[in-house]
Amino acid sequence: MLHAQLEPIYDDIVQRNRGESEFHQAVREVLESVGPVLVKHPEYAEQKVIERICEPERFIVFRVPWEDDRGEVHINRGFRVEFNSALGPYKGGLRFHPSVYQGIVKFLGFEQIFKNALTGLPIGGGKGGADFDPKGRSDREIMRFCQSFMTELYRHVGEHTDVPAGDIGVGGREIGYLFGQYKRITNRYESGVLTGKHLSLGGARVRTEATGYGCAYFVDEMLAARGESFEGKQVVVSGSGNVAIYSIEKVHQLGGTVVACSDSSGYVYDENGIDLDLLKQVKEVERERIGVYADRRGGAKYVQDGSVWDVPCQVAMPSATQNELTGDDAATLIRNGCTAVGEGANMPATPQAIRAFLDAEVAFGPGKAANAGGVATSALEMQQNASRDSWSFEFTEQRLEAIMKDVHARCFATAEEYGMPGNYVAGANIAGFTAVADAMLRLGLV
Ligand SMILES: NC(=O)C1=CN([C@@H]2O[C@H](COP(=O)(O)OP(=O)(O)OC[C@H]3O[C@@H](n4cnc5c(N)ncnc54)[C@H](OP(=O)(O)O)[C@@H]3O)[C@@H](O)[C@H]2O)C=CC1
Ligand SMILES: O=C(O)CCC(=O)C(=O)O
Repeated sequence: MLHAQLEPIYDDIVQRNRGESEFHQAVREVLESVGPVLVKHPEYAEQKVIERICEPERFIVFRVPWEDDRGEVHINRGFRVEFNSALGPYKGGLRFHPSVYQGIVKFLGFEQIFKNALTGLPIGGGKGGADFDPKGRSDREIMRFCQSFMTELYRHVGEHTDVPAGDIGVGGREIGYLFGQYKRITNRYESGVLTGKHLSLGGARVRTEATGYGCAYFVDEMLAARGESFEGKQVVVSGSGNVAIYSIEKVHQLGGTVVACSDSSGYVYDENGIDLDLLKQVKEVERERIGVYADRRGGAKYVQDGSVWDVPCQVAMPSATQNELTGDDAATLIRNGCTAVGEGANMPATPQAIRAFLDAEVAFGPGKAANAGGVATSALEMQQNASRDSWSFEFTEQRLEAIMKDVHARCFATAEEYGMPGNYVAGANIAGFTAVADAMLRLGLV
């Protein structure tokens, strides 16, 4: 439910951003949480902080022409939303996926504002991408696309301005090509302009693993708050990309067993636990479909139709894409004994699913808290770039773990403070919102 004061503001946002359903959804979730904050802090309403925070500082849309291996010309659309820079330079990933349009870019950029604030690090919120489909494209095609994309984007980014990174369809390979083109156009070796770089290009150890590891740490904290742990638990992770793979790795290290994971073609069920070396070979090296995992692993089953959420588990970690876990899926998970959910992806659970989890007192870690480890480690990469330093894996992972414990503690304490103990959605939204709102007020009318 929206606080009465927020109804007209939300209606106006829907009118001004027509057809952008994912953005409406992300805004509504935050506004539903911040009603009690407005009662405590009337200055936010007086200074129209909500209206300002929901309007991007800047939204860039551009043409991306490129040529495939046969010489055919293609035109894609590129985006970058520079949503909020109250706490630091805009920071957030780039997504290359055919579904990308401004509603998706804006929902992701909006979420990023509060996620980045929760890390306690000096980063504002931004996001970008293109409606480019990298599937089936050769390495040279990917390179040409990235070069064309950066030929426009370079005007808008910089280590003190806006620092993109990866997201769906953008990993270390793409970041390398984007950085190469930036360096070539500007004639500057400005490592801090992008994060998620290869180590040899000024990248940080643990950035590849950070989102998945961080999500597992966050779930571990939620379990610990209830006197439990991963030990002996069956876990289902959706997706089999960067976030999913490293969530699986850390869950296994923490004593859980991941029995299923997926991609957009189906899911695999492996009752002995996912073989991570094989999964990495299939997904990271060969860039193959998930069915290939089951072809090579005795005892594993590939299911093309159906939902990965039908697999019984005590912990679920949706790590693929937005709105992939519906109200019906949540009901199935709860019925099967699931007691904890950590969102590795951004907004993977629908509002109906979130409601069902909260009503059933499932420990539910929303993406802006649970998957904050990726962007936090990006901020650590920026620190290393600024000081021309390179930290060890062990030290960087310790920092990541400490940050995730701190994000958990902040969400937990804020939910208690506002009379909603155990509600991490409210805790994350309120703690993230107040940090950004206070900074905006201190900056004057911006
Ligand atoms: N990378 C990062 O550091 C961070 C990522 N995130 C979020 O985590 C999620 C996953 O990102 P990441 O792992 O980096 O991306 P990847 O591109 O590495 O992997 C994405 C995975 O999700 C699957 N997927 C994507 N779209 C769909 C879809 N429409 N239906 C079913 N499956 C789908 C992909 O399957 P297929 O290959 O078949 O498309 C793939 O297995 C996203 O929501 C992203 O925003 C959040 C924080 C940080
Ligand atoms: O590391 C980053 O800057 C981006 C991470 C990201 O896109 C996200 O948190 O969703």
